[in-house]
Amino acid sequence: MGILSKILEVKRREVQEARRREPLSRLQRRAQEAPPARPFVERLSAPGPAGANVIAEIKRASPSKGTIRSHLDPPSHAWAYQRAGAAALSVLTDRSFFQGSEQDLQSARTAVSLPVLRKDFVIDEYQIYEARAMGADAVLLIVRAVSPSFLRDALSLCRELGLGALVEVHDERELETALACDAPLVGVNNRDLATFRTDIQTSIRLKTLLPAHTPLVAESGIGSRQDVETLLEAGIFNFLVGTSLVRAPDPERALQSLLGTAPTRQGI
Ligand SMILES: O=P(O)(O)OC[C@@H](O)[C@@H](O)c1c[nH]c2ccccc12
Repeated sequence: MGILSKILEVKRREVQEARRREPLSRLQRRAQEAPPARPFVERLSAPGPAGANVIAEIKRASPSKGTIRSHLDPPSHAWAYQRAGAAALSVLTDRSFFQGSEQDLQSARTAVSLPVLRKDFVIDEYQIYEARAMGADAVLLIVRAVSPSFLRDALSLCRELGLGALVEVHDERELETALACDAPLVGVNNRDLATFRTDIQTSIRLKTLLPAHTPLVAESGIGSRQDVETLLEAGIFNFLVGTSLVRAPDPERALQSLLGTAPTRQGI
């Protein structure tokens, strides 16, 4: 069994348990009372001042890398990312495979004014209300994890709740589905979930098939200014970066170098 199907099986159980703990009607009430969502998709529709928008991720561990950084403090990372000029944050909330949590998202969001993407495996509308209730401004929807009809319904629920959505694809067929469902923002995951290999050419290849008005986010495997420049040359200006920023001894500086805004040492 592939890693994604394993994750989805666990996720289905977790959602059932969550529903038992808090019925949908109560969760919906909490979602309504949440602070208003910060604009996410809008923020990524044109390049920011540095010419590139980075969605900077907070991720403790992953199935492909194991522990990425022990003793990660989400508010300090969020703050460093904001200081360096991040366009948005992405926070893993999956506990079983990524060691994330709802608290990670909340504490990171409270520390900054950036919009925050809830990074999880959404397979049920319950999780979309959950996202809004915990204060998320957008959710990730992975085409491979759901049916086209669920994707369509999930996108309309997001619109209703004022939540942004990042629709993730990995190949041409999934991209076709995302576009047929009117995805407002398409993420191309450069990581092949079967082999865990990343190749930024995946984003470049799929970019040519995207209508000009739909912004693309290149996801995964972006570790250097050179990667960013290669993608910029292909007309891609949104980047979702996790591992290389989380692992950096100085995340602020690491993000500045990706953005090409790191202060240069002078007079030496
Ligand atoms: O750590 P990286 O290689 O910079 O990748 C970040 C992000 O793209 C990755 O965390 C990711 C992309 N899609 C996902 C779906 C679920 C969990 C995680 C992900």
